[in-house]
Amino acid sequence: EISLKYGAGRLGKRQDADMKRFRDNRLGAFIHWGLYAIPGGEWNGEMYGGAAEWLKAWAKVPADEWLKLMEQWNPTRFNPKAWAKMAKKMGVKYVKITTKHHEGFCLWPSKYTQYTVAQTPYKKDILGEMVKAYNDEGIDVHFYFSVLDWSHPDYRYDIKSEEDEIAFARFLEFTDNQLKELATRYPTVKDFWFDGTWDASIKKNGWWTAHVEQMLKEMLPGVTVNSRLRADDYGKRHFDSNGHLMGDYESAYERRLPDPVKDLKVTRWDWEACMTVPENQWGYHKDWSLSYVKTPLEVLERIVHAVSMGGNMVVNFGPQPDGDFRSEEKELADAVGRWMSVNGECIYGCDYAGWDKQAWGYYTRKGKEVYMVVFNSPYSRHLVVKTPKDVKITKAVVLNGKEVGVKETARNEYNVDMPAKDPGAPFVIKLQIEDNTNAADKYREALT
Ligand SMILES: Cc1ccc([C@@H]2N[C@@H](C)[C@@H](O)[C@H]2O)cc1
Repeated sequence: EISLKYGAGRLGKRQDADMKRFRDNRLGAFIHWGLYAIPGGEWNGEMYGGAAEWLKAWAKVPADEWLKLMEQWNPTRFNPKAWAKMAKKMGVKYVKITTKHHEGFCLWPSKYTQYTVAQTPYKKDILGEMVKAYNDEGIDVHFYFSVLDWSHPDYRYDIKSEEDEIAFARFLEFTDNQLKELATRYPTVKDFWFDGTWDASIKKNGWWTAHVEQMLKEMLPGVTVNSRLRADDYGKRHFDSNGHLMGDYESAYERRLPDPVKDLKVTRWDWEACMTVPENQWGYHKDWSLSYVKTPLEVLERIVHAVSMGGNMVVNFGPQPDGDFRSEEKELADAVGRWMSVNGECIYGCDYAGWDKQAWGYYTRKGKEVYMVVFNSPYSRHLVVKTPKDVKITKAVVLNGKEVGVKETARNEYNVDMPAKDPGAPFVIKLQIEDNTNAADKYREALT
């Protein structure tokens, strides 16, 4: 291994209570809300199919013109309590809020820039209202923060001159100040999820990314930080030059998931995926007909897929400029919530089971309980299960339903019956197992 000053600060998964809480929460929601919600993907009468929160880039709008949208920021229908109730009903345990996206507009009254809610007709501290409402519902709040800031004259994509060096140093200090401001104003925040950290200017300042992680952890003991913040001494991101994960969990699975057979390496570290409901929209877009929109079942399968591989899943919502949600998102939250209210025990606090993936769906595990989450009903009417060596199945019960038959068909192979009446929707079978793995190879303690 090469020696690094700004590489991974720790090897292996964090096992403290705060990280366990992050991990056991498993299901989160993203809120992407900013000035970009106002144009909603349309500029000067032209509709852009790219991500709505990137409209400034697609339509090549100068920063000062884009930030004039602040004059229209007045979400009269914003009701933080209703937002928190919707999240609670969906069954999410945490919400990640865009405090500041690339556009540079801050949802909190930052004193380090003029581009904040305080300078809009709305005036009030929207971030503070959200943090209180979610926390009052027992929902953790995580902060999304974009280091890339299109509103700031000192941002640099690369460092090519002394002038760049001096300007970017000012920018990093500005960013430190905003992060300290967020940590001070909202001390119940549990996580910082950094974005906009891919430019050469950041990769050449790996020291700063390590400093930010350390600064936040000193200010908020237990807080978690995503791998996307981090660059090491040589500009390597997420995993350092020795291949060790930086930050507390990998955050590279954005709109994609690891393969349940080929990518089992991810089960060795903590990770969190995030997903959009249309193909690529994080911020509010007026026209969702421009891409495929995932059904609630397709969203649910991605949630289960992530947990089955030891990861978290964050489902995105892009609130409207008036502060209400579009009907598709309300219906999604409702559908996922109904399923979670019956089957949530196969998600919360669960992890990778270590059993071979089968065509009917996914396994998750919590201690001695293994869950079969069935998405595909087989013509054979049997769910094939292959258990690891020394593991036997002793019982199988449908969550919120009846026991189903289990027949051993070969060594470590079973047919688990489908429920007599096909539930007609994804369902969960809870297995009781006898796991003699440890007994077999447990050496007797030496007598001394
Ligand atoms: C190329 C690209 C850059 C940034 C993004 C941002 N990350 C997501 C979490 C959203 O915030 C999106 O704007 C997406 C794609």
